[in-house]
Amino acid sequence: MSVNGIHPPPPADPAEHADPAGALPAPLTPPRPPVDLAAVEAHTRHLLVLLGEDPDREGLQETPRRVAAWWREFLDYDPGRIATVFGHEARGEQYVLVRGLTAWSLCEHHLLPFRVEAAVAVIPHGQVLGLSKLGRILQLHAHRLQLQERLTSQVAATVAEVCGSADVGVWMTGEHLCMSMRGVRDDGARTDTLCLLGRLRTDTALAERLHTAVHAGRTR
Ligand SMILES: Nc1nc2c(ncn2[C@@H]2O[C@H](COP(=O)(O)OP(=O)(O)OP(=O)(O)O)[C@@H](O)[C@H]2O)c(=O)[nH]1
Ligand SMILES: [Zn+2]
Repeated sequence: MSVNGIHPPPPADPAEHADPAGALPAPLTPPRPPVDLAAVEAHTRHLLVLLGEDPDREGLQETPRRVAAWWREFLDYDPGRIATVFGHEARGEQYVLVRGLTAWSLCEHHLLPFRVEAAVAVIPHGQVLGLSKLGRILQLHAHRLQLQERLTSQVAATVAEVCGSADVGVWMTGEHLCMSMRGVRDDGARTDTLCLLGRLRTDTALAERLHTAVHAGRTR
């Protein structure tokens, strides 16, 4: 079974849990059918009525169609090719760190957006991944109803899988509109999440070096 063309990580192996450096299997969200444009359009029209609006007034006539198109654009997103790798002789003595990746996702509790800035580090073992693919992997997992924690671990697991390296770290800082425009209305709150796999979990000096490098370029 594949999700958007990529294969999910293998099923959890109990032996992995005994090894603190083992790659954690990511809890992938189950595959879902494509967005049904006609049904979403009809329900959006009904929602407008429930919200006390007249869906036939000039400004709203096209809104159900646009909303359905937006859900399709978001949920049926195609990240393109995510797994171009190049042979490279490095075997553990080098790291690759890409900072400043950004993506929009949707909080699964309120269906409100959250924006993340992410950094991904990999210690290559015989091959390297095309740099842009790290951003594509982030987009792939962001285009779902998400939790920031799950997004972080899914990106780490997919990067590990396509790089053929268990030594991966993902740092993420998120701004959740459900915390800023509603609810607690905490405009300044930022959420940091981190997933370290393999050597990045056990080599604390390396993890600290990377952490410093990640935050040296922080923009938000
Ligand atoms: N851990 C985690 N929590 C999230 C994320 N996105 C939203 N939440 C939280 O999900 C929680 C839902 O809490 P509930 O009490 O069920 O809902 P609510 O009454 O709307 O909560 P408030 O947001 O506090 O108004 C809130 O605390 C949100 O801040 C996320 O990515 N990770
Ligand atoms: Zn929310």
